[in-house]
Amino acid sequence: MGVSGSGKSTVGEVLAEKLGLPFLEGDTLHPKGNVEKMSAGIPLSDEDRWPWLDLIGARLAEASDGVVISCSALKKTYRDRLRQKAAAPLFFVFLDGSLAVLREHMAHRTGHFMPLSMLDSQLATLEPPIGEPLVLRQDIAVPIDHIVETSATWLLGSEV
Ligand SMILES: Nc1ncnc2c1ncn2[C@@H]1O[C@H](COP(=O)(O)OP(=O)(O)O)[C@@H](O)[C@H]1O
Ligand SMILES: O=C(O)[C@H](O)[C@@H](O)[C@H](O)[C@H](O)COP(=O)(O)O
Repeated sequence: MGVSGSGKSTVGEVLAEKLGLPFLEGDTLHPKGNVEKMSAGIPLSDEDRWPWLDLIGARLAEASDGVVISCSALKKTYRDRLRQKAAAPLFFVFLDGSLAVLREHMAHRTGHFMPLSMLDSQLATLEPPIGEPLVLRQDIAVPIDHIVETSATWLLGSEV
């Protein structure tokens, strides 16, 4: 989880491979209208996000053997909805970093629908999951491999 450009897709894919689990890119489940809105630089509303979160929840509900999903999950209510749906305890790797690092990530990314101008609203919407159960905060200023390595160690070592 994390705002746009925090590294969800990149970290998620490598982490899934390391854990031997399937990876699902959450953005692929956004309804067309949501993608059009974001492409036009208009932030999504709760109403826009619920159907999308429920599609992700449905995938979590059937993933009793485990799955890694990239999903912004910006608010606590969104995360709680996903927790309710999941077939197994749901772990969140929170990719957290400064506006400067996020800008740099997004500026280097090509062919993506999300404009840089959306970062402010993404950060304004974000409710950091600090204090919630099964959350690991990761500083995105460190290399991807290190984030993956420490996340995998945390996940494999966690007892629930
Ligand atoms: N820890 C990191 N260090 C350096 N570059 C990163 C890091 N995490 C992500 N990136 C790069 O930043 C860009 C955005 O990452 P991405 O995975 O698409 O983010 P998100 O899915 O959260 O929008 C990509 O070009 C990616 O390679
Ligand atoms: O909840 C949201 O506002 C969106 O899910 C957003 O956070 C997400 O970041 C976009 O789908 C863009 O995709 P990237 O995260 O890959 O930039």
